[in-house]
Amino acid sequence: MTGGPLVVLVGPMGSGKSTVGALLAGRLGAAYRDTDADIVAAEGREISDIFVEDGEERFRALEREAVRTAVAEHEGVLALGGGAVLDDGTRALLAGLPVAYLSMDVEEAVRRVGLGAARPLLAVNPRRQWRELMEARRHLYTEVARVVVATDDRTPEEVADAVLDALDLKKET
Ligand SMILES: Nc1ncnc2c1ncn2[C@@H]1O[C@H](COP(=O)(O)OP(=O)(O)O)[C@@H](O)[C@H]1O
Ligand SMILES: O=C(O)C1=C[C@@H](OP(=O)(O)O)[C@@H](O)[C@H](O)C1
Ligand SMILES: [Mg+2]
Repeated sequence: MTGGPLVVLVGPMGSGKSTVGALLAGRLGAAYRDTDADIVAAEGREISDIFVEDGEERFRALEREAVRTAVAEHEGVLALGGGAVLDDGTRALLAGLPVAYLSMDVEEAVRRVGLGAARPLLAVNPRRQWRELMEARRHLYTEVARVVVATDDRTPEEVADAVLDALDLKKET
């Protein structure tokens, strides 16, 4: 049993969980961990290949076990994948943890990820697809979060500072 993660980041793809997570770890002098990277390492294949070969349901089960392991043994900053909150079991694992929801509006999402071929979820009609995705997920991000930090018009450094302030965590000087 450990003290658990210092910060857990949730939020939609492109909200900056991985970028801000690494910065936060630097500020806190703590280790950074990303469950997507844990899954890729354990499976020896890319996330997109797991989706295509085994389907989303299987990916969410792998993700749940990755979150279970990470929250049990990681004492630093933990970033989750954008869809992790869709799974009931994963949400249950987050109860009581210092979870920060990185939010952004639709225009910011389209600017950051909407035009990238690497995000097929948003490839056809980015604005409409983003709104649909957020309608299904927004309440789940809010449900698991202790604090919500808006990332629109903020640099990753500013977002990291806002997370530290919101969770009342001390910065390394
Ligand atoms: N606050 C920000 N302002 C502008 N661009 C950002 C910000 N945070 C992240 N990005 C950019 O958005 C993209 C997705 O960031 P990433 O950290 O991978 O998000 P996530 O892990 O939430 O999907 C990257 O190109 C990153 O450089
Ligand atoms: O939103 C989603 O369903 C997903 C987000 C991705 O993580 P990021 O949010 O870090 O891009 C990754 O876990 C997978 O492609 C599914
Ligand atoms: Mg990420």
